[in-house]
Amino acid sequence: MAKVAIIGASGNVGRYTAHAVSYIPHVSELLLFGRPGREEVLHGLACDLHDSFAARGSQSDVKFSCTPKDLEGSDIIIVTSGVPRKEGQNRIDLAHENARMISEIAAMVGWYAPNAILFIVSNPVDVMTAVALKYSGMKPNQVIGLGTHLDSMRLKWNIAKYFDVHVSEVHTRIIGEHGDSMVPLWSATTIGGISIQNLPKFKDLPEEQIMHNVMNAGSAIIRRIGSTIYGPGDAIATIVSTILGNEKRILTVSTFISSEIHNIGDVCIGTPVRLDRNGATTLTITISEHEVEGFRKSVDKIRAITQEVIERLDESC
Ligand SMILES: NC(=O)c1ccc[n+]([C@@H]2O[C@H](COP(=O)([O-])OP(=O)(O)OC[C@H]3O[C@@H](n4cnc5c(N)ncnc54)[C@H](O)[C@@H]3O)[C@@H](O)[C@H]2O)c1
Ligand SMILES: O=C(O)C[C@H](O)C(=O)O
Repeated sequence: MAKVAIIGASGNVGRYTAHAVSYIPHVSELLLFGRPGREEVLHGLACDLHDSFAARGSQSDVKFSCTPKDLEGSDIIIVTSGVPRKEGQNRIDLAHENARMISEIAAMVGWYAPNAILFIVSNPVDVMTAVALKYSGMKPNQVIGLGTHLDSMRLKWNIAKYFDVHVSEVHTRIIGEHGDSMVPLWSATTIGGISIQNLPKFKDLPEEQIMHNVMNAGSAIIRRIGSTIYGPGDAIATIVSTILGNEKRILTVSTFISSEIHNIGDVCIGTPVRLDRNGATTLTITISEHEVEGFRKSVDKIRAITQEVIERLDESC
């Protein structure tokens, strides 16, 4: 049985994530964590979740805390603290502001729960994953970010709609930045195990329109309701469940790569990894020439921003 902590639990994503994660059978203890001053809100959320457990007949326990020592013994720590983007903003615009917060949270986690898996959601998620890796002092397999997992699910759904098949028949993924330079892997997309290029409807597939929908899904939701909530929460819960269940599924999360994809690396970015109780193991893969070109650009962009953010953090320490 496992203890899962959510730092930033009082926010939109944090609170729905708590609910989604509470359905995972391996989770015996859920800790809602926040900064000092958030006790009342966290207490209220914990009481509400207790009622949810009662309604479901669940035996799980939910606690709340603003005291770092209470993170001890956590198996997974999910971080949803941070400023979300507003309409018209890019995720990268949040980098410097959120990096300070994530560096402090990562140092706290590295101290109190050095054996946990540290799972970053805060944006820009690839840069924040690198900040968390550096300031936690934890090993690369222990630090992951939501990466392009949610984007990959958005693409999968769009493809299933176009081909009119059950969503579970579609296997696809997007790698690279969780942002404008993301790269869809059409070369690794199959329906019912058949390469998408071998299906007659592929010739009319509106690839550009689909990728436009996927890339703008977050901003379209933010414009209408202020933030994305259920999509990220359920995507986070899938990853937590995969890790706690030691399932060894291949999901596309942000993790440190050195040179696994066509010798491109030295960055935290969305790539296919095998997830189990030890965290992430990056896969070495081959992709098409066109995809390599896009991935290289995405990596160069994220590496440059990461370096700038970490240099500024180091200067101010
Ligand atoms: N990677 C993804 O796919 C994805 C999806 C959704 C949201 N996000 C990101 O998650 C973050 C949270 O989004 P949200 O909609 O829940 O925002 P929110 O404003 O509803 O919640 C933010 C949370 O961060 C906490 N917080 C704010 N400032 C803090 C500080 N200085 N120290 C510690 N905690 C602080 C708040 O108390 C709150 O719990 C944002 O950065 C957003 O962009 C990422
Ligand atoms: O788009 C955002 O800013 C939130 C999140 O990254 C998302 O893709 O839903």
